[in-house]
Amino acid sequence: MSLQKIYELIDSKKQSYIERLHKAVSIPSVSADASLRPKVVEMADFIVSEFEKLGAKMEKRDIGSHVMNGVEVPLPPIVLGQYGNDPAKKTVLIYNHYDVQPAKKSDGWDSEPFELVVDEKDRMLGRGVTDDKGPLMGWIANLEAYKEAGVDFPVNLLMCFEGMEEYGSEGLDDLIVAEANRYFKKADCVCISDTYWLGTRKPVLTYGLRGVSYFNVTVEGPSADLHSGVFGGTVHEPMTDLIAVMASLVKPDGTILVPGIVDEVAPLTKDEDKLYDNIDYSMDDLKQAVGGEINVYDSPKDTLQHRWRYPTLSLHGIQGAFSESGAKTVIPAKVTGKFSIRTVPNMTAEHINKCVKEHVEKVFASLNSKNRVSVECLHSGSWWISSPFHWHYTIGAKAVKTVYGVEPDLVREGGSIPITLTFETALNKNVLLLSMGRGDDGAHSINEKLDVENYVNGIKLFATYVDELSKSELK
Ligand SMILES: NCC(=O)N[C@@H](Cc1c[nH]cn1)C(=O)O
Ligand SMILES: [Zn+2]
Ligand SMILES: [Zn+2]
Repeated sequence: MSLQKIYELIDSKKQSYIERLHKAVSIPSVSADASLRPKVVEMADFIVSEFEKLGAKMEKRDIGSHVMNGVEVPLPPIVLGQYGNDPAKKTVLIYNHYDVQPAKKSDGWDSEPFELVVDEKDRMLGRGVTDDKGPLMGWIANLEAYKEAGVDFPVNLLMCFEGMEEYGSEGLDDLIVAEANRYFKKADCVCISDTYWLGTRKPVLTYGLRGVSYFNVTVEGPSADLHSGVFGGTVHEPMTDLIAVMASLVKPDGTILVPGIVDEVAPLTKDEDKLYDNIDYSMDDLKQAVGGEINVYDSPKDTLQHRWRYPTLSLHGIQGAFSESGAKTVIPAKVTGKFSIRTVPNMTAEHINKCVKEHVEKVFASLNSKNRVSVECLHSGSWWISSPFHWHYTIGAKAVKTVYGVEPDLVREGGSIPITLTFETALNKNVLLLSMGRGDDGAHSINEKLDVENYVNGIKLFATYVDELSKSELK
């Protein structure tokens, strides 16, 4: 009965939840841009103030500074919070991130990325709406809904929100390990809402993530950019060398060419292969999500296995290269190629680093170039896999069934939330990944969106999840 009352309240407050998300989106908390670091801190303050209005005890933990493009920059704080401390209640630790990926209207957005708009299809558009400000605002709305409905919040809540997830979660590992037996001691389980449905129709519970190792390869030679008419063909050009190195990493069909990378990949067993037979996913879902028929594999099974359980290598960009419109005839003096490898069981960061370094140096040596090359791993986060048969997943599935009327699909995700494994190992507690958005939300892309329907149902899902958790025997 009380859940029904909360659902009705959530429906009636929809507009105010959109307005709160609007405020959050308008703060460009881009962790990868040092000049926007004050905005990331402003976003932390916004979260603290919203939770404090509801009576939560919040604090900001300073975790020092880091060096970005040669400059020392303060890291944004980790926001910790506590809502309720009743020994008779279960305690869940929730994690979200309040930083976002970079976005510019000129990237191809139809609207200003840092101004939320609701379109004619009732979709909210703006950077971070689905990754991860919508889910974070969803937790605020959940607390508020219980309070306004006059229903006692059924569990104690511990909170951990970071502002560096999109840049490798710098500084968070150490804090989690240090606080595992202090601030986080009472947590019975961990819930992370930073994943998406596989498609657009069916909710999911996610029990696996890939890891990520991100690399910079820099080639430099001349002391300054050169005129290609004067020096072209008479000097070794950094860009030509870099393109040769980048082209040696991966084939157009996605095959990784770095020797040794796949050596540690766990073999696919027959039982694991069977798990892919009944997943509700079609080639049309892929086509819709990417906006074109550009599939490498012809079956959903191969597509999902290469998204979830095989490593992939993606090329992201070249810093220092000419990239404006027009026709500048320049030979860039120093260029940095960026690529990342998504990792899977049982790959290790040490082995990947070694393979990449050896390969890049060997390829570069074969070019007989007089330029210089260097390879750097910017960050690496581990893959994570859990059991979808744990009691925590059972209550998650019950909550999904109550809100959506269907059993969730049990899925893995190709993306990474590096801190998931740290929570699991440091706290020795189960982690559930509870998704709010859909597979076509376009996280990290242009026109990132979150359907209003998913936002509202996501808030109901969080409300139902804490209710289920309060009734659980934790086994
Ligand atoms: N929603 C999770 C997510 O987007 N994670 C990022 C993490 C990351 C790692 N390096 C940069 N970002 C991802 O790309 O998977
Ligand atoms: Zn992201
Ligand atoms: Zn995210």
